[in-house]
Amino acid sequence: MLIDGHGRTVNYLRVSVTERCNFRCQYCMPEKPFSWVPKENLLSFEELFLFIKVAMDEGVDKIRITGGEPLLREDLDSFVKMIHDYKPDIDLALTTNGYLLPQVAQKLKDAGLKRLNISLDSLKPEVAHKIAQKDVLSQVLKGIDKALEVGLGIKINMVPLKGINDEEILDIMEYCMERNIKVRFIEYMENRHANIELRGMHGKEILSRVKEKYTIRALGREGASPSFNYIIEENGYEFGLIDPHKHDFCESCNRIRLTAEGFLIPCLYFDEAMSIAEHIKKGDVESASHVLAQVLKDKPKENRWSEENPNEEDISSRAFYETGG
Ligand SMILES: Nc1nc2c(ncn2[C@@H]2O[C@H](COP(=O)(O)OP(=O)(O)OP(=O)(O)O)[C@@H](O)[C@H]2O)c(=O)[nH]1
Ligand SMILES: C[S@@+](CC[C@H](N)C(=O)[O-])C[C@H]1O[C@@H](n2cnc3c(N)ncnc32)[C@H](O)[C@@H]1O
Ligand code: SF4
Ligand code: SF4
Repeated sequence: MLIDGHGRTVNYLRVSVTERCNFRCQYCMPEKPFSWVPKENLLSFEELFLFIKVAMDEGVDKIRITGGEPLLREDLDSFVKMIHDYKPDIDLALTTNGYLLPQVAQKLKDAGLKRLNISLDSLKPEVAHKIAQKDVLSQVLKGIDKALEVGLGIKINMVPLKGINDEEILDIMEYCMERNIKVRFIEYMENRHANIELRGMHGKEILSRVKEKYTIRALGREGASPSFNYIIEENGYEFGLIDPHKHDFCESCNRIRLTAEGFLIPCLYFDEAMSIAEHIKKGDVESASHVLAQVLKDKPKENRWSEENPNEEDISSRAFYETGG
């Protein structure tokens, strides 16, 4: 079992398979980074899997593939299959912007993927375009339909932004309600890579928008998930709120992150990371395990996103597209 320096059990590994993306979401990667990680520095699926096996043997039973945009990595289904075949019962999920799903959803399902979390910030083509800086909506909606058709479990993630998509909270919720999909509203997490003009909505403001039309009741957190769940009294629909500006979900943090370059990242907020790339490239899993032990020992207690108006020092310098969120 993997236990961190604060006594928390770590059973969730988020694996970012690429930092590249076909969108330029203003809250994540508004411009192409000055330089991409050169392709030769990326770990192959076989190399990533060497480490993943160690983690699974130590008790990791939930793996999420993410990015950048994970569907940009060629033959992703072969990677899904490696993980699935090693432990078919594992909670194996992927987070995507959905754009390439029409082409790959069936292959991913056949390879053993169970669940997808898809980002959907607007149902208006021009607003979706403004956020992603590309005309994406119709393709993303086709992707959601395809994923439903092939029988993958789906959740939708929306980041409400003041003056941009904040009027669409109920529309997105009702789109999900009609399809029996859970939506999670995510507080915008301030970071230095985002467009500095963005202002996120506080969890309370998001809930007020829902309360304009529905009566809601708090259900609580689902295990170690960052999502706090609510139920709509009128029809029993459940949705979630991811509110990192409160730090209570850090108390039960159960996750670490592995990047495509082989960095182990102990916390989404902080820059600290340790590389296992050299060890993994030599097939030295024992040394990689030592690095993992060190990362767990040093895992921070909580993030520093502030509940008040963010000061300079409350803004994370870690890029979401590198860590995979
Ligand atoms: N602050 C913080 N945010 C997180 C963490 N993990 C995920 N998130 C954010 O929560 C949002 C949703 O993450 P997902 O990739 O859908 O994964 P998840 O919430 O773990 O998914 P489930 O397994 O379906 O609960 C993203 O915006 C993430 O950045 C975390 O450890 N800390
Ligand atoms: C970094 S993306 C990677 C996977 C995929 N490209 C996608 O967009 O779903 C993972 C999640 O992080 C969220 N995210 C990115 N930047 C964020 C920010 N600054 N604040 C809150 N959530 C953010 C996205 O909305 C997405 O749900
Ligand atoms: S949130 Fe996802 S889709 Fe948007 S730029 Fe970041 S990695 Fe790409
Ligand atoms: S912000 Fe850091 S400590 Fe908190 S839940 Fe996320 S990874 Fe864990």
